[in-house]
Amino acid sequence: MNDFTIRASQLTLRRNGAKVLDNVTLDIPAGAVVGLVGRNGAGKSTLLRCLAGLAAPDSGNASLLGCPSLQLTDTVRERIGYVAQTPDLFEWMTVEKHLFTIGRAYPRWTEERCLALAARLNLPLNVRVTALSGGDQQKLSVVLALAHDPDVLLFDEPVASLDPMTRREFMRAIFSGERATERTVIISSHILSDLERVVTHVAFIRDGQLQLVDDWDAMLECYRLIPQAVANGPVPPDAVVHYTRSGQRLIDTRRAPALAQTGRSLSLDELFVELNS
Ligand SMILES: Nc1ncnc2c1ncn2[C@@H]1O[C@H](COP(=O)(O)OP(=O)(O)OP(=O)(O)O)[C@@H](O)[C@H]1O
Repeated sequence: MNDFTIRASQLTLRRNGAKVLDNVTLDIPAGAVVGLVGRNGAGKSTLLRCLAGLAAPDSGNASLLGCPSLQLTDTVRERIGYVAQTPDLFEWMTVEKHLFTIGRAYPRWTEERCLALAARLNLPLNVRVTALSGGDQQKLSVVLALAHDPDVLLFDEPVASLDPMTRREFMRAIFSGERATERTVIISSHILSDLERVVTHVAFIRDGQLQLVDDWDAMLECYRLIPQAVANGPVPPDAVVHYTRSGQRLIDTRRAPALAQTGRSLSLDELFVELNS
């Protein structure tokens, strides 16, 4: 037994001979909301698919709620919500039929919660799925993932096609429901301004490797971008998180308190740019 709700341990996965995931280890405690960020092709979807048990790594293992991802029991599946980057929907059904058909398979699902979520996201109910816009299809998969009040949410770019108002409602919806405060969430998104409002932690992935994982408040408070030469003396090597191509350094001032006021702090958007330069 362990206290981590979502775990990846030394995951490596190859496609066409190239490492898409390279020795990824990530432990997410109950109640954490983790933003998974990285450039296109960095490996975010692949990592989420391994966690959901939809892709088998070449080595290493993943687990959700203590259960190996490749052998999820029905009891554990019922506690998970997953939104894939490309939703796999029953196109011939109406939205309402789709919601009810899937939802009723989950013991915790309620019609009331499901309809409230659909209304909140402005999702039309009496339309065939095939006639939905891309954004409305995405809303449908979000409602499908949330309506059974899951304990674990795995979201792969769930808001890419949503307008700003619906994105806001979506972010609120993640944190509504009886178990919302205990819910453990991992969400990949390129809309970093949305993420930084809701995450407790951020995991940066680059070329299949986890580059940096930390508490988001600590990143905001303690990470600073400093120039090559600083007046306050030498920079302890273990405080340097990243050397940028322009010769600057991203440092963690928890390991260099004397530099706490040196340079400048960064938004999530800026951190992303610096860590990928
Ligand atoms: N089935 C596959 N066959 C070959 N290569 C694959 C396959 N699936 C993923 N890849 C490669 O693995 C890498 C990671 O893909 P992945 O979809 O996980 O990235 P991502 O970070 O989610 O990207 P994006 O932000 O564009 O969605 C990419 O280089 C992609 O081309």
